[in-house]
Amino acid sequence: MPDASLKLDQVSLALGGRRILNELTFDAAPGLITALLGPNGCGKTTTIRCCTGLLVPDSGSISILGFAPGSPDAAARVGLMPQSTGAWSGVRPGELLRYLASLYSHPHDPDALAAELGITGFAKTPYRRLSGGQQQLVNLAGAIIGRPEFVVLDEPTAGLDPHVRRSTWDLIRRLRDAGAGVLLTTHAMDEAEQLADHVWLMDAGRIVLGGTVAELTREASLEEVFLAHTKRGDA
Ligand SMILES: Nc1ncnc2c1ncn2[C@@H]1O[C@H](COP(=O)(O)OP(=O)(O)OP(=O)(O)O)[C@@H](O)[C@H]1O
Repeated sequence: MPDASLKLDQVSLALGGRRILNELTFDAAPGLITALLGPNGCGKTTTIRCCTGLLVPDSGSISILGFAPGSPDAAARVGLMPQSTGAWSGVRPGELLRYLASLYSHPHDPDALAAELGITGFAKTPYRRLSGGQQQLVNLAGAIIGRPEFVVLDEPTAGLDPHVRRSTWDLIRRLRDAGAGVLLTTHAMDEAEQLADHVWLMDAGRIVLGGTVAELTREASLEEVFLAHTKRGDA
């Protein structure tokens, strides 16, 4: 396996007096799609926030493309698709993508990317008036417009119809095939099976299992493996 693009070592973090990440250790390689799976509330989004510098762990270390999360060197090379982005409410997707493109040295052409992702038809509609799925596509475009070397996608296809979901899968595979590392979270086991080169299963802030889909599903489906190794988020 190539050297890791993303490395978390013994990362712990408490929020609101509760330990959310508990000596979390895993990695993700360039040119591979890595899926982080786990029950609601197990800490996936918190992990992503730590990997992109939005939260700082209490202990442990994280390196992304050899840089500290959130540092200027990392920010220029890492794309993030968050679950929701309230901050963009009045902005029109076309303007947003042109603005984001202006922040990078070799961005995708905003109009071409909008056309590829099926955004052109609503490029002039304020973000807050878009449907949930349309907002997802704009979030995805924002994550990749700067041609990132590593992309972090938090539930990239949640709420997307099967057509758009399939084309999003194709896009994610193309990012991988172009050499980018991809870390994504999903609750859709079929998505992890279809897309992921490597799966990490997380429960209560720590990794409980990892491997390729083939390795994890030798004796049971991925969903059965998930159910056997994790507890309900509210349990
Ligand atoms: N700012 C915060 N203060 C206190 N607790 C928080 C904060 N942010 C998140 N949490 C808690 O941390 C836990 C993990 O949340 P997180 O969003 O990382 O879970 P998740 O695995 O992404 O869940 P889901 O699959 O439902 O999106 C939850 O119990 C959540 O309530």
